[in-house]
Amino acid sequence: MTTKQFDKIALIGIGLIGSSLARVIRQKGLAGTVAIATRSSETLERAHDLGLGDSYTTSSAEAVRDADLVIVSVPVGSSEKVAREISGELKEGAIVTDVGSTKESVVEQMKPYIPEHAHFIPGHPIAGTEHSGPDAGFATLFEGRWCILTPLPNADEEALAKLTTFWESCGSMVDRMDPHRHDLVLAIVSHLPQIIAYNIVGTADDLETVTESEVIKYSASGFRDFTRLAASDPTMWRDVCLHNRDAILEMLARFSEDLSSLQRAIRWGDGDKLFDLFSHTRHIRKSIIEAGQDVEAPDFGRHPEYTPAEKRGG
Ligand SMILES: NC(=O)C1=CN([C@@H]2O[C@H](COP(=O)(O)OP(=O)(O)OC[C@H]3O[C@@H](n4cnc5c(N)ncnc54)[C@H](O)[C@@H]3O)[C@@H](O)[C@H]2O)C=CC1
Ligand SMILES: O=C(O)C(=O)Cc1ccc(O)cc1
Repeated sequence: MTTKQFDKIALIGIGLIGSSLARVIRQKGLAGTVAIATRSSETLERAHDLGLGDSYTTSSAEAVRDADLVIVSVPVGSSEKVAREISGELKEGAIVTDVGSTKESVVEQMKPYIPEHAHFIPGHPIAGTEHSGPDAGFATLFEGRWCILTPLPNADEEALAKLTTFWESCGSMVDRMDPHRHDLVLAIVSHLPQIIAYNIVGTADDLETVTESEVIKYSASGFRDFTRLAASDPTMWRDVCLHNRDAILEMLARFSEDLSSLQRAIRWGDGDKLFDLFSHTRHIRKSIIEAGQDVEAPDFGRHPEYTPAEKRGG
């Protein structure tokens, strides 16, 4: 059971994440009214047809007027533009947050435009799928998933507590982290796997002897998992790569070194080395599962609202 937490919530961007928020806010009655703003009128019309909010506009400034909570859910490269647009319209005490996959860059882009009288608390729900747009969202997306808040020094504790309660009501577990640390951690656990997926699917496609039909016909679950990730939104991931550049390059360098070492072990028939590494990594997964962490990333098979790409014909 949950109750109203904010009189008015403004959602800027109504794609996978924004529309999932709209659905859970409505389902749990977390807001008096929900104002929706997005850039394109087609997306706005679709959000209207889906009944995701109470008011609809292509003007972010208009949507945030009188809002107690503003959630920016746009590709990270558009953060500054949105912050500029809403800057002059934020009411006294408004909480402004975001859901972007990178945090240092979002802070740099948005902080200068959020007035002193509002509370800026960046955030990142570690929950998503390969789909995008307002049709892709679902109310249970955040259930049992972490949401990382990266408050700035001297953040208002009351605002932080309110935002924490909000995410908990959406079903998430909330953690706090420094933006720099967030970007390093996410570079290895999220951004690198995504880049590897883009790369391996591209490599398979480039091989002349492996035609597309053979790739599909013989793809085992490992390759299929990569194709799922590689089907993700190109704008979103272009922006992640450009806006977490240093951490991603650092992790890619380490990854390449380790890959070279693995390559050498295979070349020289070093079975012991291979066996040791594979045993170690198997142990890591076992211990994560024993610690009660769901490492199926993300296992939406258990969500009745989620339709896998294969079934959608996607
Ligand atoms: N897709 C995923 O699995 C996850 C994404 N994120 C982050 O959430 C954010 C949103 O991602 P999705 O919802 O997946 O993307 P999406 O592509 O489904 O939706 C993005 C929305 O932003 C709108 N938009 C773009 N530029 C805008 C602007 N300048 N002003 C107003 N609206 C604008 C688009 O019209 C669209 O409605 C991104 O920053 C992404 O890094 C975070 C966790 C998971
Ligand atoms: O679809 C997947 O496997 C994801 O990992 C979703 C995802 C994408 C980006 C994020 O910042 C957080 C979660």
